[in-house]
Amino acid sequence: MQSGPISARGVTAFEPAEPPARTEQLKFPVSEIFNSRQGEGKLTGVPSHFIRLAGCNLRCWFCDTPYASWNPQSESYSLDDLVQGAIDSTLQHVVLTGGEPLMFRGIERLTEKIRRVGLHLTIETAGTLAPNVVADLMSLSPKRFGSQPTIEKVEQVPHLQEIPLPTIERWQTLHESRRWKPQAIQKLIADSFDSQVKFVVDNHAEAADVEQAVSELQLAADQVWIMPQGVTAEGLEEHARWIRPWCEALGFHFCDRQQIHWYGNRPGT
Ligand SMILES: C[S@@+](CC[C@H](N)C(=O)[O-])C[C@H]1O[C@@H](n2cnc3c(N)ncnc32)[C@H](O)[C@@H]1O
Ligand SMILES: Nc1nc2[nH]cc(C(=O)O)c2c(=O)[nH]1
Ligand code: SF4
Ligand SMILES: [Mg+2]
Repeated sequence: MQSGPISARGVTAFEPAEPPARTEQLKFPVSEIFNSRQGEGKLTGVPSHFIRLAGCNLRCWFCDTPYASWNPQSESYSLDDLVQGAIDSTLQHVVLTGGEPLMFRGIERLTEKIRRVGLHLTIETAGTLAPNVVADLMSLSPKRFGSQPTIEKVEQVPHLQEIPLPTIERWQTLHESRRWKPQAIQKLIADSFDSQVKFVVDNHAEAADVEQAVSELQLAADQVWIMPQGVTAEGLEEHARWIRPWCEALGFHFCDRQQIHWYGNRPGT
């Protein structure tokens, strides 16, 4: 009876089996893959290959990609296919986003492999979870009270009208308990080569609250980017009138979400 695998030379080889985590083919739910220009933050304008994973542990009322959060729509891709797609794009920069990309099993291996093949990796995350990932640019967008999906807010969003009330209430509670994890944010920043922290601001109360968050995280002003809440060029411009001078006064970067100006808020851009 054979007690182990036979090598080509007929000698029994007792090589240890690869651990299951290595041989198993990891899969990820992908809502879209596209090439575009980075529209937000310090790499604005850089041609990038975007991978958007579907599914989020939060539900912000204003989410501009509900097809990756409130109503996740996805196709399954293997880790190898995602990496090969990024290589085939011929772009040097990969942006991994969602939904919440850091909530998926195997994300450590996907991110490691993207970097190991020599590509520059930006991770877009709300910073509520801190798996052992390394990014060239960790692009955090922590969620403060203003993003809460209250019934009053959700009622104002046309594409969320089908969501049943009990579902909204459940997500409001979950969102509140999950959204602010300063230790996770600090670990993600410490583990990455570079980082930026982008807050979404819709009104003056939220601006004051961001100042508190910046102080709690002990961020230098030039690590901070302020994005006006909005999914139309007109909406962003209206906010910019007061947000831009406020940023200038405090030394924060104003982040104009250029993709909205370039393309409108369209999937695949
Ligand atoms: C869709 S999220 C995906 C990554 C992660 N879930 C997060 O929130 O950072 C990508 C970026 O879009 C921003 N965003 C989403 N909806 C927005 C809106 N209505 N106005 C401004 N920024 C928005 C998020 O804050 C985040 O920086
Ligand atoms: N052009 C473009 N730039 C982006 N930067 C971050 C994005 C995101 O959705 O995470 C995004 C996006 O969806 N499109
Ligand atoms: S955390 Fe990001 S993906 Fe999730 S709902 Fe909020 S903006 Fe959308
Ligand atoms: Mg986007």
